[in-house]
Amino acid sequence: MSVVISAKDVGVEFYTSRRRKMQVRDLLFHGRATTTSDTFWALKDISFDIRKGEAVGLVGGNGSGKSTLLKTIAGVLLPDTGTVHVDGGVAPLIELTGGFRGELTCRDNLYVQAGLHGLSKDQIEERFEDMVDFAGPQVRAALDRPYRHLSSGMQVRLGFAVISSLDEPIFLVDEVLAVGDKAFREKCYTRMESLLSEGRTLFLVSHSEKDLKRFGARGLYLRSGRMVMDGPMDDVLARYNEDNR
Ligand SMILES: Nc1ncnc2c1ncn2[C@@H]1O[C@H](COP(=O)(O)OP(=O)(O)OP(=O)(O)O)[C@@H](O)[C@H]1O
Repeated sequence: MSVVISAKDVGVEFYTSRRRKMQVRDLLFHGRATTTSDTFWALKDISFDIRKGEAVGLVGGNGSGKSTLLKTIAGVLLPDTGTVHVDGGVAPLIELTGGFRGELTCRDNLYVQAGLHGLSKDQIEERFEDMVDFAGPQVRAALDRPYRHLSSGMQVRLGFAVISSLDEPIFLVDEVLAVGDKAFREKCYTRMESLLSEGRTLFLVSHSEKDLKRFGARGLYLRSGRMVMDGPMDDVLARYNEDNR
C-alpha cells in the first residue's frame, strides 16, 4: 500500500514568555519587569510513514505533543525542522471548534467546511439531511443559531457529522470524541469503522485504551515530544502503562 503520510525529522519549537519577578534595577532602568523568551521543542526528531488504509493511534501523556503532531499533519502548523508530506486531502476533527467559526450559524459552518474540503454545493445539499440526522435533533433545532451557542457536545456532534461525510482519504480525530455522550460515541465508532473499511486512513488521538485498541492497529507513543515507540497497539499500550505505573 502507498504511503499517505510521511514525517521526517519533524520538530516544532514553541516560545514560552517568562516574566521575571520585578527587580529594583528593572524599575530604575526599564520602568517595568523585563521579559525573557525561552523556547522548547514540543516535537523533536519525529519520523514515521503511514500507509493508505492504516488505523494509527497516538498515545502519550498530557502535553506530550499529540495534538501538535496532528496539527502538523493537518497543515495548520508548519514544522520548524523536517518535513511532513501528506498525499491526499485531510479531514481533521482536531479541536473542538477547529475550523468552525463561532459567529457563523451551524448551517453556514456546515456549508463552509464541506465546501472548503471540496464538496460542491449540489453535493452538500445531497448530504445535508444525512449530516444533520447524524448530528441529532438538538443540533437540527439549533441549525440557524451561532455555532458558539452550542454546548461542547453539540459542537462535536456537528463537527463529526460534517467531517466524516467528506470524501477526504485521511481522517484525523483528536480527543474530541470524549465529550460526546455514549450513544453518539457509538455512532461515531460505527462511522469510523465504515470509513476504514472503505480504505480511508485514520489517525486517532485518545486517552481511552478501549478506543485505541478498537481503532488503532498500530500505535505511536510520544513522551515529551519524542517518539518512544512505534509498533503494534497492544505492545505500545503495554509499554506506556509500564512507564506510567
Ligand atoms: N501555541 C503554543 N504555544 C506554546 N506552547 C504550546 C502551544 N501549543 C501547545 N503548546 C505546548 O506544547 C506541548 C505539547 O502540547 P500538545 O497539545 O501537543 O500536547 P498533547 O499531547 O496533545 O496533550 P493533551 O493530552 O493534554 O491534550 C505542551 O507543553 C503545550 O503546553
